[in-house]
Amino acid sequence: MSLFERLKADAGPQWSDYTRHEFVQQLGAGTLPLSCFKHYLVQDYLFLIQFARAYALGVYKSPSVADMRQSLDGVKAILDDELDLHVEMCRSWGMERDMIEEAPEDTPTMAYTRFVLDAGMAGDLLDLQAALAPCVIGYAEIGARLAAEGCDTDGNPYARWIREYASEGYQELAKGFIAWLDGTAGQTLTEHRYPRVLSIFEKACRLESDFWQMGLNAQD
Ligand SMILES: Cc1ncc(C[n+]2csc(CCO)c2C)c(N)n1
Repeated sequence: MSLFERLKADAGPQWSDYTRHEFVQQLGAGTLPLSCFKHYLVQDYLFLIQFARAYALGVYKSPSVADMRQSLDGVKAILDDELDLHVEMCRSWGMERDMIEEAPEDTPTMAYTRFVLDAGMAGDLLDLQAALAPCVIGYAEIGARLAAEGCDTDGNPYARWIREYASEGYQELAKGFIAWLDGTAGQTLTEHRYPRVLSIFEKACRLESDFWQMGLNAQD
């Protein structure tokens, strides 16, 4: 069993609250109010800027060149690919990049991103990875499930988002992260340490749920 599978099983309720949140269900059904999705996506852009910093911290915390490369790939995936998805979708509603970047960070955005950065600053690479894991792997699970349920049809206004995370490229990235987590765990995880790693993972899942809820609360 991979460390990720073990964490997911032990954080069962937190994982399912996150990956099956009402926001996700409505997004899949195409019934999510656009105001909710817009607020989410602008906040997600601000979130990703901080996440790029967290991956950069991963470069710093890396014990090997191979780990440095993995972290660097995370920085690049955000700066070169994911942010563009956000800018493209925001532009279709008349919002340009500078308008997104000037938007104030909402409290759940600050809570989640600063939690991840702090977990990495205070701990080692494994602590940082445990904080990043729900985000990276959860979106792959959500995208794959919604696509398998046929939610990514052209009639769904959020099909573009679903296709992005269901894509082979993103699924591979998430698999790579699971393997990377196992690699670090093989070097530094002990049974004594496991509860602390689980606690970081669980908190990150709760913060992901709060992030969805922030989007739902933005209904006008
Ligand atoms: C709240 C929130 N959680 C997870 C992701 C997904 N995600 C975060 S970083 C990254 C790039 C690759 O590591 C991806 C896909 C998101 N966008 N927003």
